[in-house]
Amino acid sequence: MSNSHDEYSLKHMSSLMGSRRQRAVDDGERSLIGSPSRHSATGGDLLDQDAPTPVFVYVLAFFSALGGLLFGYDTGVVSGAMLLLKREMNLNALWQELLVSSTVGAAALSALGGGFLNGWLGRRICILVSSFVFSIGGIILSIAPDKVVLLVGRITVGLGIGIASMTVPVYIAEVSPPHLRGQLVTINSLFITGGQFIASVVDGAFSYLSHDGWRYMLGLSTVPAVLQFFGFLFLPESPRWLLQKGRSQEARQVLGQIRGNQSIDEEYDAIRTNIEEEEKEAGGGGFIILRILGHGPTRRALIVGCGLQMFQQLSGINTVMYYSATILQMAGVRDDKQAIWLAAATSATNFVFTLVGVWLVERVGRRKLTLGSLLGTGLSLTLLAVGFLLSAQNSPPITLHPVDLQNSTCRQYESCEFCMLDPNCGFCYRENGTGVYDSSCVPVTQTSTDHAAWGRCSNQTEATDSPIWAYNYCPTSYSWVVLMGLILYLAFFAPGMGPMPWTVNSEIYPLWARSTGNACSAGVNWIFNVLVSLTFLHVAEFLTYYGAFFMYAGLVVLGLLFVQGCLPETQGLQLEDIENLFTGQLCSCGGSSPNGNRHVHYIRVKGNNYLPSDNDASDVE
Ligand SMILES: O[C@H]1[C@H](O)[C@@H](O)[C@H](O)[C@@H](O)[C@H]1O
Repeated sequence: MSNSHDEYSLKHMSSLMGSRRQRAVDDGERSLIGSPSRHSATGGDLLDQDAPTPVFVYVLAFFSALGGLLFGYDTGVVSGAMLLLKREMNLNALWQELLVSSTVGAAALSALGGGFLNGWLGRRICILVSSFVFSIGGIILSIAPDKVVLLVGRITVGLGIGIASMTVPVYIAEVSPPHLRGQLVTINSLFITGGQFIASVVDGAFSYLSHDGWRYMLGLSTVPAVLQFFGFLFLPESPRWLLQKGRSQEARQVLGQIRGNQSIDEEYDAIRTNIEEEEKEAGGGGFIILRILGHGPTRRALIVGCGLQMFQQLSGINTVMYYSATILQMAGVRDDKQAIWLAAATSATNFVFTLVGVWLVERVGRRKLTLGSLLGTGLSLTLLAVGFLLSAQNSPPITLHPVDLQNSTCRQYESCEFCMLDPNCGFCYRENGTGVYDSSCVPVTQTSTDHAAWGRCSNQTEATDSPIWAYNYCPTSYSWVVLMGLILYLAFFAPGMGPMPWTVNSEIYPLWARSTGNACSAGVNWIFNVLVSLTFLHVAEFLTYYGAFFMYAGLVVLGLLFVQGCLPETQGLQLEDIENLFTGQLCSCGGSSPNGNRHVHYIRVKGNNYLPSDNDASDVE
């Protein structure tokens, strides 16, 4: 369909609608077809955009997004809790790794399984289940007597995160009016980064409580979980899911409740007709994932959705967040407590810039926001890499070679750079105004990375003349380049690549494929999250830090090409119309605009349903 043809049809239709609208207005009837906005002729104008949005939609979005808050809190809180836990429970590296990654691994599994639950039980029940699971997980964590019970608690919480991460965006998208959908779904991502920020503040506050502080850190998530559970006991199911299950009376009632005093007939008809059409098109029966893969538009939507989630994680967000404390140490922050509070500043930056995304998403659209974000993310990663490269090239030499009775690998290194890349060693040095002196590379203790196994750095004192122990980093005068890279990275990532993969995934699948599509893409997000965070230190060991960040920058360039070629704009479209954006070839999606895929459903005039083509607008497509 050519653009000029579209334009002709739309203009023509618009004038036809214009006279009809006039008649309707003359008749004192509120017409939903006639909004002269850019949404006219799509489902987007099935609701009057100028009418105030009922507060109820915001209440629904808030209670659902508590799932995002829990997702952010439980993934964020563990780093601070681990500092206390590893001392109190004497955890070795394997147990620390297990307690951190078991949650993300469990989230991957439950996100994949959540697709089935979502289709079967509905969005509301899934949100209730996830908040219940979160509450139980929080209670287990706060009373855990040993590390095994802690592991059970972390896995339980992960199961809740997985279900919430795939259900909440879908639920919000399904209850939102089209013109607010992007903003409301993005609020879920705001709650994720908000949860991460709250977690870092809680970590900071309870880090002073060295005995049992972790119980409060891990257990506090029970509060929002219980709030969400009780809230959702009183909140309705998604009208789209109800209609799909043939519960049309309930669907109509819920839609009416959500839309307040606006007329819902047109929206209701559009959803119903679409469900019928979809069922015919995609053919019933069989495994949904096979139907998705066998049907061109849904297969392409799935590729776009999973690709976005994969590139979100491949752009290294979680290593940047995780690595922020080390970056800050490089910048000269030596005190543990200060480092914890500065890490809170990092997550605050992520949160504040997600807010920018909420503001921008309905102004510039998903596509431009994602592209701009990727471009900035790539440039900031390059800056980070250059900062690490400069630090490596100017890495302080090792001047002292004490006799190493353990015969460790540490004695072979000539500069701090290689010493810090070896996980068994750390850099022990003194410094004065002009630089580093009296430096050595010595083994780290088995029990903690805070000290050397022996020698001058084995028992740290606060005395000003005592040597400094640097594990996993090197002192450098280029830390400001790295710090700038970090801040710019978050400022670019947070408004676009952070939230858009979740937002776009909640919109691009037709109803029959929505639960499964979101389950797969959320699963891909969690799987790549585990992969990237577990491999980071090994990648850094092989490629060095600058090599690792250059690699992420390269992956971002691939992401940029992918988004440029394949991500269509979904802004302002009725969910039911979005499938049409994927009818062309995969990598021509970028060329489709909402205007190029107008799809007219029903227009109700004075209570009658008819298709425009049945009447005077027969040349309208
Ligand atoms: O969208 C979120 C957000 O950007 C978080 O900061 C990040 O930790 C998650 O992995 C991601 O999925």
